[in-house]
Amino acid sequence: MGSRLKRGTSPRNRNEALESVLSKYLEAIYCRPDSIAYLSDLPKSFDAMGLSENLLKGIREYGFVEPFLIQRRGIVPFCAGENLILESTSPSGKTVTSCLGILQRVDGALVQCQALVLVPDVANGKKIAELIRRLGVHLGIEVHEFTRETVDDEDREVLFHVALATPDLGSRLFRERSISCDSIKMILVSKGETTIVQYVYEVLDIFKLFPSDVQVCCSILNPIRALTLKPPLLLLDI
Ligand SMILES: Nc1ncnc2c1ncn2[C@@H]1O[C@H](COP(=O)(O)OP(=O)(O)OP(=O)(O)O)[C@@H](O)[C@H]1O
Repeated sequence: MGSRLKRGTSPRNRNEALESVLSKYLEAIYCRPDSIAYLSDLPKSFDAMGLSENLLKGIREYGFVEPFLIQRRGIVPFCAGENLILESTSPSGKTVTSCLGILQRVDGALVQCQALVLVPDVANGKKIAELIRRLGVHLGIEVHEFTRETVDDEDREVLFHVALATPDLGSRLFRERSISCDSIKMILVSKGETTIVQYVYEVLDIFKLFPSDVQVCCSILNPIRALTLKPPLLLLDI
């Protein structure tokens, strides 16, 4: 793992430091560039993606008829455990891509936190939590948003498969063992907005708590793409 960034350095130096950390970190994650499918090979419908019947039912009830292009490109590799960076103009279906991937990969019978969704703010977390709940309505998958600075009894009692938190709060919850990392097999990084460098910094702190084979899906592409010297992850650029 690369060296840590120093807080308080100037933005230019911070960007350079971030570039060095990210390129080292991302190189440590496997890459399957050969799995990028050409447009003609892409599934044309949600039904052709190998998703479970109960998930397909949730997709239909939500009102989605056909997948957007980024979903045609991204959902199958996500379900195969690939690391993904989703890049596109907004809004184009990135969040739905990763939420469907999470819902397909989470094992509903194992009531432990299996997916972590990092969000830039509480409002974004609520939106994504609601999306996962609605799409996964027939899967019995529990979603919990951590929004408080300290975990209270309500948080301790609840059992969930998917956790959402801002990275700074998430980091503290893991270090305090309020959430266990043990069963988490995927991390979704929802895109940040204005505080992007700080957000990426905080996301990297979380990554360091996990083994390098945890699946990562990011939709915060601009900084990562610019900073990644070699694209080591499957890059979905629509
Ligand atoms: N296949 C689909 N069919 C119809 N509507 C869809 C489909 N996929 C996503 N949408 C809708 O399009 C909008 C954008 O989707 P989503 O939030 O996944 O995009 P995004 O690229 O993550 O957007 P942003 O970058 O603004 O967060 C949402 O209202 C979502 O419900």
